Amino acid sequence: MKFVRFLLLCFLAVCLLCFTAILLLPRVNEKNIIRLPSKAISEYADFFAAKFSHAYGNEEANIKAVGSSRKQSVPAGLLAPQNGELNLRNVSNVDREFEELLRNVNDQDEENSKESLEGTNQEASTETGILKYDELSCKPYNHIAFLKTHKTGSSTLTNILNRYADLRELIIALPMRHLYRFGWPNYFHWSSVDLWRLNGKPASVLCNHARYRRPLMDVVLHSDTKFITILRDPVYQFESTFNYMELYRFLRLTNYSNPLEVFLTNPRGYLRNLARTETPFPESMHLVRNGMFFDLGLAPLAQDNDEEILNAIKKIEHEFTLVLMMEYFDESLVLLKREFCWDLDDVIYIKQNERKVGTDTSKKVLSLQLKEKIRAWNKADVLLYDHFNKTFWEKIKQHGRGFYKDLEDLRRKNREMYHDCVSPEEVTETAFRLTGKIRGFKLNEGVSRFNKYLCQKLLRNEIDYINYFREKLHPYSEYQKQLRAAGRAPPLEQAAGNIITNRIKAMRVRLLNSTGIRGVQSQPSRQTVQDISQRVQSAAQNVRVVPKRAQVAAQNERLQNAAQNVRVVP
Ligand SMILES: Nc1ncnc2c1ncn2[C@@H]1O[C@H](COP(=O)(O)OS(=O)(=O)O)[C@@H](OP(=O)(O)O)[C@H]1O
Repeated sequence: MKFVRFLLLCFLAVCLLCFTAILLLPRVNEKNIIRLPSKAISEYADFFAAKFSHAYGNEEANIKAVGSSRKQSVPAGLLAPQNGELNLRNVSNVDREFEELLRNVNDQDEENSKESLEGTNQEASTETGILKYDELSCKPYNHIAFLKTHKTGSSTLTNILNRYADLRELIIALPMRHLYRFGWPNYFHWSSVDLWRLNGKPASVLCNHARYRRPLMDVVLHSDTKFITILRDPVYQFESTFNYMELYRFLRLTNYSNPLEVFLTNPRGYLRNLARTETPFPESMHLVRNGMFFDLGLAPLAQDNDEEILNAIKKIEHEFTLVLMMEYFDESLVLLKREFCWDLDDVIYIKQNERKVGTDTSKKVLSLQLKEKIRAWNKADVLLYDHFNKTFWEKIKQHGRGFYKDLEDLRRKNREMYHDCVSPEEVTETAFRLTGKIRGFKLNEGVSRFNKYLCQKLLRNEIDYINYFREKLHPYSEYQKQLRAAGRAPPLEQAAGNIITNRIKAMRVRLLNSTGIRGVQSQPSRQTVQDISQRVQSAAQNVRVVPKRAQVAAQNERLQNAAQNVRVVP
């Protein structure tokens, strides 16, 4: 009896529990304490079952399932379940959900990257006319000449090119003897190049200051050399030149608090004064107007002639593969990397030649009015810069989104290298023996062993690099001997194989031919030039003598005849 009562109590307790559960569960569900996505769970179960069945041989079902997830075009009806088969309709639904989810994420990524693109550069937002760029299959291009303009970030770029030549054992053109420029401010001439270190072969890289004159540069370079240069907003390029090069000293404006402003009140007047008092004209004063165009070869007299300026711009566009922009230095380097199929590591850099703050020559704040005056005074450079600023963004547009991935990677690598290479200790330097103070760098004592070698090269300035190359490229240096022994450097020059001497001879012959002397191409020997100049002289004499003699003889004859006639007639 007791046992029956116990059973009854248990039954009542279970009923009470069930009743409470029935009452409470919907409330729990409502409060989202427990979610029971039964439909989703069953769909996932089907989906995994499909995968599972594939792993054990249901190939066809899986192909359909995968097909449904990859190709949206497969109609859902095709995946309807057959008797006894897995519920593939559900599988495809789930796949579609995944796909949908992925698409949303991708779309969102694209939206985000679009936004960031628009943020950085409005012009690069369309995808039309994208260049094909395949980093893995393209071949690095090793023949490059950099026309190094002044105060444009060009020393940083020169470090990149020096490093490229250095690490790949490329031959680089060096200025003659103890010099650091190729005869600048004169136009480039091959005689300003250290031909001995070129060992008769054209240089692969040229990257120190020079004034552009293409035909004479071609004498020392490979015929397929690509030329590049860099420009900077003329307002800041001029400010940097004027202060860093201390042009105000030559102009005797040191007593003024803002010499640049004073100079621009009457620039021609100040220059006339200078021309009267200073002989010879100080070298750096060649940059006092349109400095970038001066480096790019435009004659100062042409700087006021719009037609000549536009023609010169067209010529540069035609002859240069890339015109980089200092304000977009990183973008410029990514363009360089892609155009020449280089590695991203080739274009990492540490900013060189930056003026120190708090010195006489440091950056000055410019009023709007002064900026306008600088623009007006450097009109040719403004036209040059504006033109190439446009074409620059057009080039970037052709590279599509991959460009911005490279840009991000470059910036990240630059930060990493700076952190590892550079000592926090402040260093001040002077370049080109000028008094202007620039920021220098000291190798970080704690640099990683892995990066040390590269860091040393990254921090080497232009002058140190030239001195280093002078030793490295000395034909009889131990280094060159070893390179030659390993077949990694050309054998020592043989007279017949001296490409540069032959080019110079041919050029001279062409020059003399253009003066009208014929028949000299067949003998381009050492004697040629002397022979030709002698012939030119004697030809010139003959031109004067022969007609005279003929005239005298003819006159004599006439006189004699006349005399005879005179005698005969009486
Ligand atoms: N990467 C990068 N980005 C932006 N700016 C840079 C960069 N590298 C150099 N610079 C600035 O370029 C100026 C020095 O130019 P150069 O190296 O051409 O000078 S020089 O002609 O060789 O003396 C100098 O400008 P100023 O400081 O205004 O004089 C440098 O600060």
